[in-house]
Amino acid sequence: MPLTHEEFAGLTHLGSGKVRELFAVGDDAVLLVASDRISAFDVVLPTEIPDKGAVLTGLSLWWFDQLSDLVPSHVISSSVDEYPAELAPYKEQLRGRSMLCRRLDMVMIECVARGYLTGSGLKDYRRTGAVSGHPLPPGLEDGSKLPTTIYTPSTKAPIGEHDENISRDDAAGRVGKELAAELEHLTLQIFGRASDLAAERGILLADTKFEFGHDADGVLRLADEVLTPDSSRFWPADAWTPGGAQPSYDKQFIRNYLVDTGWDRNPPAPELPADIVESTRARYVEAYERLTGISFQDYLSTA
Ligand SMILES: Nc1ncnc(-c2cnn(Cc3cccc(F)c3)c2)c1Cl
Repeated sequence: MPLTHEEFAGLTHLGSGKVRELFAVGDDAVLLVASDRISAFDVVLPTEIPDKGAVLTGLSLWWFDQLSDLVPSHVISSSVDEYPAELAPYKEQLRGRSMLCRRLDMVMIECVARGYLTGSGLKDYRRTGAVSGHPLPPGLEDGSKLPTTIYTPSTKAPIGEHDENISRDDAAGRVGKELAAELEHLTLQIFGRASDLAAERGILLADTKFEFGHDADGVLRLADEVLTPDSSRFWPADAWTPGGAQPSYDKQFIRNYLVDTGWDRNPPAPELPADIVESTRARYVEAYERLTGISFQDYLSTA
């Protein structure tokens, strides 16, 4: 498997996500780079979606700004012309798809908020009638709206593995009661605002995952990517039908195509035809423009 960050060979690589790269910049900053890679059914596909990395970076930046009255973010800059000189050779490869961020002492808890029942939460519910210790009413189905948003922290699993849901008490045991309570409060507050805003624009935010960290002054900051279709489940509101898997706002064309090919779900996944690539790119651009009210071309021209 070729390294997915060869194009940034001179930079200090800290880590890779399925579709993202993390580099160190000096001692006090990191660079998050979002690729155009896309995964489906937990497999990274061989075909890229042009502009996906820029759309997801633009979305994170917009949400950080929208949420800045609730919590400070880790972002220093996203304008490549302001980046440190060592990044200059990579300027065009970074434009629009990268964020220079404060290097934080990351809290080792994935802060997950769920407004709808699906995924691992649905599995928990079917097994126990509850999700991460939150009792729920009987009769809920895949895609049901939850009576109230629930906070379901999890541990950060190594890449390629699924995070493990933990109880709120377990989270408190790991990071301390006070910080655990602050993470829960912030997660629910941010999710509430984001899901209301998205719903007004026809997108249901079913669930999302936040990461936080402390900066050198001990300030807790919202980190990583936020409220993107990769860190969250985005569903088109007009297609919402509890009782089965909901269509993904951004990945449904790809899922349907891959199912139609009869692919056995083992890597490598089939290449995507041009029409699926273009319709998926269009969905990403549409999600960006609907949520932010900013034209994607305008975002690119100011990156
Ligand atoms: N501001 C920060 N300071 C220190 N560490 C991180 C940090 C650690 N892990 N991750 C998630 C991740 C892993 C791989 C590639 C990615 F692009 C992102 C982000 C951050 Cl965001």
